[in-house]
Amino acid sequence: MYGAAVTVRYSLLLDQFMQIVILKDSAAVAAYGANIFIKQLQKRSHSVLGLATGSTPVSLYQQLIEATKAGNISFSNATTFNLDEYLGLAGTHPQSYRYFMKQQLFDHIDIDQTNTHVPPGDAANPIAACQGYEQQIEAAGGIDIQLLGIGRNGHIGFNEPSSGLMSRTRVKTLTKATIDDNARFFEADEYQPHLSITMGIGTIMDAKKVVLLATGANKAEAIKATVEGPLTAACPASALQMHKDVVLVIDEAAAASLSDCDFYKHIEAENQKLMARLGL
Ligand SMILES: N[C@@H]1[C@@H](O)[C@H](O)[C@@H](COP(=O)(O)O)O[C@@H]1O
Repeated sequence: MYGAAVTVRYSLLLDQFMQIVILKDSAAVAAYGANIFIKQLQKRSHSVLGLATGSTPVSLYQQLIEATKAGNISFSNATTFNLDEYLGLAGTHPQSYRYFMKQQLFDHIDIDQTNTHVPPGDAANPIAACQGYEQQIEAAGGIDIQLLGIGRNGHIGFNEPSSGLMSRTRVKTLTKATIDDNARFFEADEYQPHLSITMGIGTIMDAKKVVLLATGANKAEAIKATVEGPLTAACPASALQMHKDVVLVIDEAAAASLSDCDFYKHIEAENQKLMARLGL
């Protein structure tokens, strides 16, 4: 159906489409995503990596740990910035995202933990802390690759629907849907914060490359809105349609609501052929 058209073959590299990679399952998604980060660190050991929490990136982190232990990559020169943190939780709190990152990645790799940054949930002045976080990112030279998950309502980081599409790091109120989704990480009688500090959508858009992972049927509507919906603050991830270098790595279940899956798969297959031919 798409066979002959040279314009289609070169479409991705020339027109900088949102790259959509649809894979069989969550294991394939994690492996594909991990490979992007492994290549980045091999190319540039001083990379500045934007990291994410949630359940989706956990197996990607596992693969980065394995690659470090195998000596294939090193984080010794790397710097990291996490997307977000619960406001009111210190980094030592077991439900904080700093704690999560230590458990899932930082404590198992050769990174200098003074080069890992997570917004300070216990800051005495959160507004000043948000400005400080932006300044730290800038001082590090900006983020080379930003990893993202996505919420069921299309949020990225903690940029909930109605977030400004140009927003910077700031305090955000969480929606009931996000509080309910994340309740699974908290004990029944445990305090669950309703506020966060999150990089803004503008902050995320400044990353040189963005890699968004999504798996499972409960992400299908958010992925449809991200890819095929209008550019709207009602789906914060739709802002990625404006990014110059973004790849969505999703499994079949998360892709299930897309109306043009075959076309996206075709573009990706052609893109892979082109990259192989160019030795990229
Ligand atoms: N702030 C995080 C997001 O960064 C993450 O993308 C989302 C989805 O999490 P999961 O991957 O567990 O579905 O959860 C939280 O709200």
